[in-house]
Amino acid sequence: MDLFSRGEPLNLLPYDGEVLYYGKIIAADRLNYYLQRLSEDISWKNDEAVIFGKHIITKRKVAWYGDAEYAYTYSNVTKQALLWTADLLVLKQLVEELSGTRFNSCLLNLYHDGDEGMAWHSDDEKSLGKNTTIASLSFGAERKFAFKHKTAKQSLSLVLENGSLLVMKGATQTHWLHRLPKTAKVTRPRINLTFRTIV
Ligand SMILES: O=C(O)CCC(=O)C(=O)O
Ligand SMILES: [Fe+2]
Repeated sequence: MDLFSRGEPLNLLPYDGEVLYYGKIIAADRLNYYLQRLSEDISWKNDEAVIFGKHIITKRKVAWYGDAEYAYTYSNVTKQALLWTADLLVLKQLVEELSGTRFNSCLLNLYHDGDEGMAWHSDDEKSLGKNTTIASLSFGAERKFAFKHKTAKQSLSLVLENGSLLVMKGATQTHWLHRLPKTAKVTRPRINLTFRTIV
């Protein structure tokens, strides 16, 4: 079976959206370069949230880059984007070519080990618009990534490999939640870049 016959991987979701896993798109001899550069050059900050009126600071680190110094609000905290670094621009262009989508911003996550993850959510903020496309590029430790339908009893998961690209599009954020489960098995860091379009 030729999964790539149309130049695009098959949709992993059975309905209500599209999730395309492109596998490893970064050359093996560039993986350590990017992990190192992103670890050192990105302006990592502990994420902040206000949940039920409580101010929470996560162990996971985040950063937010874009075409302009956008203000971006999620989890009730407003963040300000920084301007693209040279490495981020190269990665953005590669991801744009493969996904056929233009992105103007990127949210980066640094998980130090499997003790850090991301809870069930959908990226359905108003600033992203409806049927938004999100391209997720992963470096470092392999981690499981899971989807759960909001109303139907359907779920699925996959492993996001070092240097791999996952694209979520169509109605995915309207109908599905996703998460990065914590795991005691992973002791190495992972960096994830989610390219987005602020409308
Ligand atoms: O780390 C990941 O793979 C996913 C991150 C994510 O879902 C998000 O930033 O919205
Ligand atoms: Fe997300």
